[in-house]
Amino acid sequence: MHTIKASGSSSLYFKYGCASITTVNFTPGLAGIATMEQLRFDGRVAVVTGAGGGLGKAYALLLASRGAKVVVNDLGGGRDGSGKSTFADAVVQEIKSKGGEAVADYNSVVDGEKIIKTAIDNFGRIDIIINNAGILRDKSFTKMSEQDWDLIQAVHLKGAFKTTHAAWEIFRKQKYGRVIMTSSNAGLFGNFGQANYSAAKMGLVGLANTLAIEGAKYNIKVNTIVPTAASRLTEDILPPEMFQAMKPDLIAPVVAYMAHESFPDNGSVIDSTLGFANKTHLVRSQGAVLKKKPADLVTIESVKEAWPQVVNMNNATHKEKLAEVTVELVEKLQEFEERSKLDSANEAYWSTYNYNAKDLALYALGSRMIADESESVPVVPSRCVGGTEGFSGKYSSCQIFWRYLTSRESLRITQCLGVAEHSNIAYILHGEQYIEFVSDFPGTEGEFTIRNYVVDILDKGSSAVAIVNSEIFQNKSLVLRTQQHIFVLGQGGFGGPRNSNKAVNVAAAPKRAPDAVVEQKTSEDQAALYRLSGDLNPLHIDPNVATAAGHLKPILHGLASLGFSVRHVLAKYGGNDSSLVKAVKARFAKPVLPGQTLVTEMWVEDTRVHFQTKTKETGNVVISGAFVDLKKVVKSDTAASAAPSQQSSSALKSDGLFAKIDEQVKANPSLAKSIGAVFLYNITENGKTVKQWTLDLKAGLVHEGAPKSGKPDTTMTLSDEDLIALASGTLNPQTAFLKGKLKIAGNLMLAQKLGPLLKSGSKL
Ligand SMILES: CCCCCCC[C@@H](O)CC(=O)SCCNC(=O)CCNC(=O)[C@H](O)C(C)(C)COP(=O)(O)OP(=O)(O)OC[C@H]1O[C@@H](n2cnc3c(N)ncnc32)[C@H](O)[C@@H]1OP(=O)(O)O
Repeated sequence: MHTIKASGSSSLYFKYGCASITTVNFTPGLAGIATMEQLRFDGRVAVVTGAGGGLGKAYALLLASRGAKVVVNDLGGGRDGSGKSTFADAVVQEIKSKGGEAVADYNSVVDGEKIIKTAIDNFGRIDIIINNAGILRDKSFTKMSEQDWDLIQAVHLKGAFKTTHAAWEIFRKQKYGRVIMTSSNAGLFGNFGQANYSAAKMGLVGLANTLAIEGAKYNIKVNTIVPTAASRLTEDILPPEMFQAMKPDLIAPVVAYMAHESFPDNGSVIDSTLGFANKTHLVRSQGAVLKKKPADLVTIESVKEAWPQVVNMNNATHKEKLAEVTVELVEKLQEFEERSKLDSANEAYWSTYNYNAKDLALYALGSRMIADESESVPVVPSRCVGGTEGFSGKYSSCQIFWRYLTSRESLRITQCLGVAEHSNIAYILHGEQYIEFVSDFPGTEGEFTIRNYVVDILDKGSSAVAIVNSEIFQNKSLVLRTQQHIFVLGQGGFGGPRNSNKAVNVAAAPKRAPDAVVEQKTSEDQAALYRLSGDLNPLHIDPNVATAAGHLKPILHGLASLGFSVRHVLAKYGGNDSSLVKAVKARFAKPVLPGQTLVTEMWVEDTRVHFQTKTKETGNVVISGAFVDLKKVVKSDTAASAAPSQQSSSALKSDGLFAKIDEQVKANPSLAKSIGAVFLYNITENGKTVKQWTLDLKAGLVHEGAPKSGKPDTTMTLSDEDLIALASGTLNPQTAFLKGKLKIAGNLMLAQKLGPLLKSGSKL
């Protein structure tokens, strides 16, 4: 090793860093502020084949300038190998004129042993072989003769074999050797008119792969360069400007480094041109078992069915060794057998899903964990996108199932339910969702393996409900259980069971005013953003599909709305810490339109936070019977500042009142019956109806929304403050009516009769 000691100021050091190291003037021995190590080849002997010009010449000159003794091999002649020349002598002269050592060699590479002999005879050893010699015989395959084929194989493939083989035993004995094969992008990618050359060039990669393995324990490293340079081979092929720029000198340092004793790689394929280098390697898809059960036969049809997964390169991996390929295959087949045993009672479908930070960020964006598309850092809670505790991390695992559902399983479910065509997907609604976190997810990226199976298909009269369970594994341990209720409109009436004991049930919220309320507006593009997480159901994006299914416009994904609400719960009672979530359950009671404001009402009971979500614009309950089970409750008043804004509307106060009225109606059925009328309350805010309540005293029912059957006997329009005042007796209905505060359509007397009932139910 030769060391350059640089001295002087730091700016001098910087200058060295920029300058070509071979032209730097230095003062050996001076105390320096930095030490730069020059990569040297002193004592090494290198053979460079095809070194009379172009790349080979550049390699030879550079190695010699760094102390190597070089055998400059060149058969000479044109690029098709014809003719003779003295190019090698000229290169040797140039090396010698600069004080280096070199010898010319005019043997053909197919007599590689003679070239190695030149090295031994002249310099007594051999350390480096750069198999660079090559010729072209380009012809379209149809015109290619056997001679064209053989000649190219002989020079490139056999030549590299012969030359390397002749030195191999020496390398083994001295426990040192560096071999560079020269491949080509024509081999890696194919190129019209170069079938012979492409085959030889890819053959060299294979040769290098095996020699890298065989030589490893003798410190013999075999790597491959894929150069694209201006040379005799390319001079009338490349455009002149590019030919000028593609100087072999820009590639020579890459190859010289690959030939150096400090080069770390073995078996690498390095592409270089124009002062740029990169590595190429093969990757393999995750592949697929070509049958469903171990006992099944592999048929052409089963191959066809599995094909999309066979060629899906999304999670493709590189294997360093053949053994890794075998191990992976054996593991996959064993896993298939194990799953089959597990699934013998239950027809389950397995899938894998890889997620990374980008997926989490997309989920966060789709469920407005990030306040604005332009923000790269999520506002609430900030660690969601990055950390192991991230709720988005946990939650996006549901997307695994979703993504899966939109392909193979959805087909199966739709078939199960008798939905003939996939285009009917608009009639398939997300009915309910249960998520149970069994353990924390590690990190922001990973792979999940998911077992999905249909547990029941219910007949709800006009509609059907499929209940689908999923178990999600990471590194073979269960991290998550989910259950989906998939509501299929118009597919009931097939005589199936109405209920299932395998369903995780929703839970009614306590009948009191909510303990906390948080509201947040969704954006007009909420569904468009959310679908980027993988649920590409056109119902959420295509107005034609949405209106055909009876919606005003594309509706929001159920899981997007749920994402908002669970985050509201976490903001209020989970300290914004998603790792506190044990389980989530929700029913999607009504569709949400993107742009609507979600209002989440919460009730805390021990470590369970019940919640329901309404849309502010309509007052409709869109998520009902929902709850989040927490490991512990962390009350946070400040969380709302980071989370969506606190509910400002007074309209929600009426909920508590009607819950009380409901209690009263049930406690006083005879009083309710004696009034015997149906009252509709339009609760207004700034003159706009934000909510409706029905007091159906005929049926003894109090519920949100318009009367379920028939017309109301009396409709009252009032703000909820007025309603509360009315109920608490501080506002007389008749006076209110006369003062124009209370608008009543229908029977005023009947409305007045409500007084006692409202009063008795007014203790909020
Ligand atoms: C194959 C691939 C799968 C793909 C999955 C979907 C992919 C996603 O992209 C889809 C979505 O995200 S859709 C968006 C989110 N979901 C929604 O908007 C649905 C909103 N809900 C509704 O419209 C009604 O509740 C509605 C229409 C669902 C039901 O209303 P009604 O028909 O009026 O029902 P009702 O008369 O009240 O009750 C009938 C019986 O059904 C049960 N039920 C009601 N709502 C349910 C729901 N949401 N989930 C499950 N069951 C539900 C009732 O309990 C009743 O049964 P029973 O009489 O036995 O008690």
